[in-house]
Amino acid sequence: MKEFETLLTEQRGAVMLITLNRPQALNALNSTVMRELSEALRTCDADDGVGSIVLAGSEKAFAAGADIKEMQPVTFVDAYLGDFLGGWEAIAATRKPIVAAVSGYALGGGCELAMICDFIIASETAKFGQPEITLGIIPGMGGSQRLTRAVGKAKAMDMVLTGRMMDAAEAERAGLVARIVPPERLLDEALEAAGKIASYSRAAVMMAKEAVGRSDELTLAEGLRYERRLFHSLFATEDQKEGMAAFVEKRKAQFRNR
Ligand SMILES: CC(C)=CC(=O)SCCNC(=O)CCNC(=O)[C@H](O)C(C)(C)COP(=O)(O)OP(=O)(O)OC[C@H]1O[C@@H](n2cnc3c(N)ncnc32)[C@H](O)[C@@H]1OP(=O)(O)O
Repeated sequence: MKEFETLLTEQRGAVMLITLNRPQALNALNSTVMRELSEALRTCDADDGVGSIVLAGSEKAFAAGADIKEMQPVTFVDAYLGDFLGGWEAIAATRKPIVAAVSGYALGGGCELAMICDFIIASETAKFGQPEITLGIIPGMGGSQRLTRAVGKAKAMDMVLTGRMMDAAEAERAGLVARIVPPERLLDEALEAAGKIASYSRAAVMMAKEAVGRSDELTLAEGLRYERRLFHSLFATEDQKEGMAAFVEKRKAQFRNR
């Protein structure tokens, strides 16, 4: 992976660890972060040696939101013609699973970026919020939609309209966060989860991500049909034969991503 200005990347086995690295601005998400993260994730998708991704920030901030200093001079015409923040949807199109490791602030675009990931492992110190209303705007990277799907309308309205933060415990109870761990365990826990994902059949993992992801968009009947078609197709893989043979033979499966 090439060197980036705003990201650190490090491959750990089949897991790519991507760390947001703008400590002076609490990892505020500017256009360079968006461009570089998009490139890094595209590279991961194209690399057979990468099975999953961990996205982390710093101890104090996963990301404190879109970069307010960059946004301040933007006009409506700039925003509309340039599809301002539209690039984050390309990041959501990443096909390999992404685990967000969230410590400290995940606010505005930071919360939205964590929700673009497939699931969130949070440190006990994590704080989630959509404070855009305090700046005279609303969420623009998916917060009104993904947060509502994750925590329900009541809590999403509360957070989006008042700008209040949720701590890690509330976020876990509400369904925003998959697991909470002590701060010193955060990275190891996220890397272990991502390592386990990367050890499974690549096709099964990517189809699992795709199927769960579609549940936001499809009716139940459409989603069930979609899942069944993907499920059927996995019986064409060598990995399905290997996975089931290994179970019957009481040994560990050796998936070859075939
Ligand atoms: C996606 C869309 C559509 C919108 C958004 O995301 S809008 C942004 C939403 N986020 C926020 O409103 C949070 C803004 N930040 C804060 O409220 C505070 O920084 C804090 C509560 C997260 C932390 O406060 P603390 O006192 O501990 O730290 P600061 O001195 O305030 O920050 C340190 C340093 O980082 C700069 N910073 C922080 N957040 C941003 C940001 N979102 N954009 C640009 N810069 C940010 C902050 O200005 C300061 O730098 P300077 O000392 O150079 O001013």
